[in-house]
Amino acid sequence: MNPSSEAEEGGLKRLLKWAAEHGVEVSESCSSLGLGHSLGVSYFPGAGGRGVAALRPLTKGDLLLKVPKYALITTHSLISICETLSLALKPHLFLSPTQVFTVCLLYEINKGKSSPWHPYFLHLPRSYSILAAFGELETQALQVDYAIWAAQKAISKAKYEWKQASTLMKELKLKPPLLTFRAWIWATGTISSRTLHVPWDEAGCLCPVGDLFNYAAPTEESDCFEDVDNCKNEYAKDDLDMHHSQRLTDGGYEEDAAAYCFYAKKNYNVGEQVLLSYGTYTNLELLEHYGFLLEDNPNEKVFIPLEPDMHSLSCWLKDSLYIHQNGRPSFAMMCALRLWATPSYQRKSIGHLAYTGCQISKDNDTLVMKWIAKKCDAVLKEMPTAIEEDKSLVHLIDKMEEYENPWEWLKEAGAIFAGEFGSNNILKAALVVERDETALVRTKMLIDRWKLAVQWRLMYKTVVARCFSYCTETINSLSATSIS
Ligand SMILES: C[S@@+](CC[C@H](N)C(=O)[O-])C[C@H]1O[C@@H](n2cnc3c(N)ncnc32)[C@H](O)[C@@H]1O
Repeated sequence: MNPSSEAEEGGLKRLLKWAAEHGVEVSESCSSLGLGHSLGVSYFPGAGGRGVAALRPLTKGDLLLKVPKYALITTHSLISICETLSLALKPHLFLSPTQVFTVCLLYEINKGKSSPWHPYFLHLPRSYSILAAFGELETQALQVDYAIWAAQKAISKAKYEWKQASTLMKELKLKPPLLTFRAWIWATGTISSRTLHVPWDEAGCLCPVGDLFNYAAPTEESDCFEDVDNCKNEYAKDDLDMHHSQRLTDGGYEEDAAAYCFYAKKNYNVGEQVLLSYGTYTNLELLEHYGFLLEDNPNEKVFIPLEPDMHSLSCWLKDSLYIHQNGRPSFAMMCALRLWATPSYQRKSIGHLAYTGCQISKDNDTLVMKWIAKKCDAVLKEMPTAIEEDKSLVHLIDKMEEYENPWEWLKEAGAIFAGEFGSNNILKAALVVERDETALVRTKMLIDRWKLAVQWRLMYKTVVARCFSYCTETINSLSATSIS
């Protein structure tokens, strides 16, 4: 949503007024869209869209916003205002806390203007691009098996949960549009991308105004885990995890204050976007839970297919054998492959070196690097499209904004990329839908999700290509030092 439109700006003002009446510490101020004198709602293209801006210089640790417990939306707060809901839930105890919260949210939406949360609901996004909202075309556009599998799993999980909750929703007499899978996905997206952790409910809470902060990834101040040579033992990983949890302190529910409190995690200049760390996520996880990606994600992990004995020979978990965003194999991946490349009769005597992250020998490292480089090359060659093709596709999708008539764009794009995706061509699918406004909005949403899928696979391939270069350079430097 771009708040430049008057209607949207008006809606936001009403939301802030409503929030103030509900005890959220906001006040009308110098800015027409102000949250007190410190923060304002602003639009940040390419960085989350609508978000929160600093209206004055902010210092790391400053309290930014306080949302009292009674303004938070939780399963409990929705049940406590409605006996019908509370009674209807009793025979459905098998539903998970998130399913129950989803039903309660849809039930509250069903009340329309009579819900005390109506002004808050009005400002929620109309759709989400989380993996569970993906169709077959976007799913296949991910191209990489484990990403396709993650999308398929998210979709089938959502379908299963929706079917399970359908009886309860019918008993609650929700209006037909709110009983649909589309409505369920919307509510799932709202909960997945906007809830914050609270200690008393696994499903979390919706936090009016507090959910306007966009995301910044927690970064590694210490590069320890990036550098396989400097990272000598497993404890380093535990240290790193501890480090992470200590840094995720920019927002939390505080019992003493009976409020959700948000703090500045760094210093901000006037006009800068104030960001929160929702957690440590790879791009696939961001896509799954929040429906967006970060071009520069320090927590990115890219997986390539490994031989079964690379996993079985070492005690590392599968998830720890990955490639970092900068193209370097993870500490665990190096350890596992060094062990794998050691002749079996030597594994017992010198295998401990592999576990400590040390090089076993130059020949061993050369073998490992050659194996990874060859695998990366094969992975890239097996992809249906090349990096350059994906880049031009993203560029073309971005150009859509420049067209007054999106159907013209669809025609042109269809001509350029027709055939590339065979009979599953997303553009063909989009072109055949009815040419009315609703179809146009749906097509745009489909294209947004498709773009995310193409961006994801492009980032995947970029990291694999970086890894190929890293391994090739390492092989060269290993052979140069052997000669000298
Ligand atoms: C808690 S909401 C943040 C406020 C949201 N922008 C809004 O307009 O309501 C989280 C959603 O914002 C978007 N978002 C947050 N951080 C982002 C980022 N760094 N880049 C792109 N989108 C982001 C994603 O759509 C995500 O699901």
